[in-house]
Amino acid sequence: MTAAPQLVVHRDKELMAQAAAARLITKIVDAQAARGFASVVLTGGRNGNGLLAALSSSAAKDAIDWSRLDLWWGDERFLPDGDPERNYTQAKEALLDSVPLNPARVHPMPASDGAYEVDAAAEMYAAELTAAAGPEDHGRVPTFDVLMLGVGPDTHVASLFPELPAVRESERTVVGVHGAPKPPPVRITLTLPAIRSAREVWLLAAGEDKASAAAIALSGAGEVQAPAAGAYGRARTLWLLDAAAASQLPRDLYPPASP
Ligand SMILES: O=C(O)[C@H](O)[C@@H](O)[C@H](O)[C@H](O)COP(=O)(O)O
Repeated sequence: MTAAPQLVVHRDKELMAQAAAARLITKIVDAQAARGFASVVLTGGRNGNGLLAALSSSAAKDAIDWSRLDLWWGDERFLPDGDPERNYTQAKEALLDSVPLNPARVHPMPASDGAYEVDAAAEMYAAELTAAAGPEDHGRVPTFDVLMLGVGPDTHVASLFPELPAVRESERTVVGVHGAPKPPPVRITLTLPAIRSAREVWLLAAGEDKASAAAIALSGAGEVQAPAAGAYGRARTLWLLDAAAASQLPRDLYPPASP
């Protein structure tokens, strides 16, 4: 049984991005102090990229030893390398190109102009995750310190869309997605078992268009109908919202908003 999700509600999406970035910096610095490195899974979309942009403009980012940070992705749009719509491209523009990462520790998901079609590319990424897992990890993926997920208006997370096969996957850690309702239709995604291996899962939801999704996912919906409801961490599940996205939450779930 997992602990109940924690909710933090910020005044607006700009403050949510800034506060989430500060929270991530602290989490990375603490992990590096405790274990010598940190492992983070990034998400695409406006909220995910907004957090990266906020982190990029934070003076505190220099507290991170970027050479000892492992970066993975929760999903990727299966497009050619360098395509502006790829989550990796957008993350590079928002932050990655401006910090001294160790390229060997940055793990983008395969692009469509590589050697593999999408299902084989997913298998390659699964193998990369397994190769990075150590004896102290839980099985076939590294123990991610933080795995971030933007929440879609239909409650999708990563590229796990309601009722599609990928959200039902219970064995594989990475799968190809065909016919995604959010373009592009072909994607690669971590599955719920892989997501649940993270110590902490942070769900990012800002904007009026996320209010219904947040309320559905936090009110007991099933994970096949509402994939965000199935995204939880081993130690912590944290929803980071703005007031607009929290506006339809049941009152007993709605914590006091930050100032
Ligand atoms: O490839 C993607 O599009 C993302 O990984 C996707 O899961 C995103 O995080 C959500 O759709 C929320 O996106 P917004 O924050 O833009 O609403």
